Amino acid sequence: MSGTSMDGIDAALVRTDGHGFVEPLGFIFTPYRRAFRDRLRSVLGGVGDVQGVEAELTDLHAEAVASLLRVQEVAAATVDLIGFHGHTILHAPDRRHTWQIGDGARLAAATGIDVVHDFRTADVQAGGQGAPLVPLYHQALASDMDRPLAILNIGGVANITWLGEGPLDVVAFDTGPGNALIDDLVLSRTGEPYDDGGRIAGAGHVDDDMLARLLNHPYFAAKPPKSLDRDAWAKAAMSNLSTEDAAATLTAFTAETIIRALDHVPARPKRWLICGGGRRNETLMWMLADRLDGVPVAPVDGQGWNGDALEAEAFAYLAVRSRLGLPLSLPGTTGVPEPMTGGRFNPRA
Ligand SMILES: Nc1ncnc2c1ncn2[C@@H]1O[C@H](COP(=O)(O)OP(=O)(O)OP(=O)(O)O)[C@@H](O)[C@H]1O
Ligand SMILES: CC(=O)N[C@H]1[C@@H]2OC[C@@H](O2)[C@@H](O)[C@@H]1O[C@H](C)C(=O)O
Repeated sequence: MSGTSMDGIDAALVRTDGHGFVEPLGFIFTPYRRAFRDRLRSVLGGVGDVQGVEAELTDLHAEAVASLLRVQEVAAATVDLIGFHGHTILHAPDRRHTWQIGDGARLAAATGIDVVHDFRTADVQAGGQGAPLVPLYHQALASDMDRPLAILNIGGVANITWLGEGPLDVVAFDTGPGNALIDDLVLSRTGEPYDDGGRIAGAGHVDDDMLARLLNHPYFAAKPPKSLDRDAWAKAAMSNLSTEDAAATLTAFTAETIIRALDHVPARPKRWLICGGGRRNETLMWMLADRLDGVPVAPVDGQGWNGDALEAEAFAYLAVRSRLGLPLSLPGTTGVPEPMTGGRFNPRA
C-alpha cells in the first residue's frame, strides 16, 4: 500500500481465510527517498511520466516485499498472494474514473508470487465511490467488539468506518482532509515533512474566521457515499497567519470535519479507535477528544492492532476475498448498488 501521504510503502504479512479469520504476522515500512516522492507528486492527476513512475513504484514494491519476507524469515514460495494497492494518482468517481498506478504483472514477475491489483475500478464502474475499501477488514478485525463502533483512519485523507450490529450494518466514507493539508503547510514553511507530535499546531491559536471559511464547503453536509481526491482542497491561503496559527487552524479543520461525520452515521459510536499516522499528532488527538466530550477515543494499538499496518493488511485480506469472488465493498461503504467484488489477477510467471 502506498498511501496518499506519499511517505513510503506499507507492507504487511497476513494469514487469512478472507472471511472472519485474520492473523497479522508482520509489517514493514519503507520510506520513499525525497527524489522519488517528488517524481510521484509530479504524476498526480495522471500527467507527466506516468509509465516511468509506475515501473519504478512497482520495483520499489518488489523490494518492500523482499524486505518483509527477509525480516519475517518467510520464503516467497510459501506466500499465496500479494494484494497490491499501488498509488492513487487520480480519483474522480463521479466521472467513473479512478487510477491507481502499479503494474500487477511486473510485480508478479519480480516476486514470483501471484498478485491481485486494481481494487477500485470495478466498484467505480458499477457506480460506487471506489473508496474507502478498508471497512470490510475493519469489520473482520472488530467482530467481537461492542457496537456501534467507529474506526477512523487519519492518513493524507481521513476516512471513517461505522460498524453497527449486523454484517451489512456498515457506513463508511472519507470525512475530509487528514494530514495532507498540514503536511503541505509544514513542508512549505519549515522544510519538515509533517508536524511531529502536533507540536507546531500545539503552539498556535486557531483562527476562527479562517476555520469557518474552510468549513464552508458542500462536501461536509453532503450525505455519503462520498470520497475524496488527495488534492481536493487546493492549498489553503494561509499567508497572513504564522506557521503555528496556520497549523493550529488546519489541525482544527481536520478535527472538526471528523466530528461532522457524526451527522451522517445512524447512531453515535460508543467508542472511537484511531489508526493512520495522524494518531501520532497529539494536538489533533486532543482536539478530537475535546469535541467528543467524554466518548472514549484512542489509537487502535491499545487493541493489539498495529495502527500503521491496517491499510496494508486490508489489501492482503481483500486480495484473498477477490480470489474467492467475495465482496470488497457494500452499498454502505462505497455506495455501490449491491455488494461488489473486484481486483484483477496476475499469475506469477
Ligand atoms: N510523529 C508524527 N507526528 C505527527 N504526524 C505524524 C507523525 N508520524 C506520521 N504522521 C502523519 O501521518 C502521515 C502518514 O500517515 P499514513 O501513513 O497513515 O498515511 P497514508 O496511508 O499515506 O494516507 P491515506 O490513509 O490517506 O492513504 C504523515 O504524512 C504525517 O502527516
Ligand atoms: C482513492 C483512494 O485511494 N482513497 C484512499 C485515500 O486514503 C484514505 C482515504 O482516501 C480512503 O478513501 C482511501 O484509502 C483507504 C486505504 C481505503 O480505501 O479504505
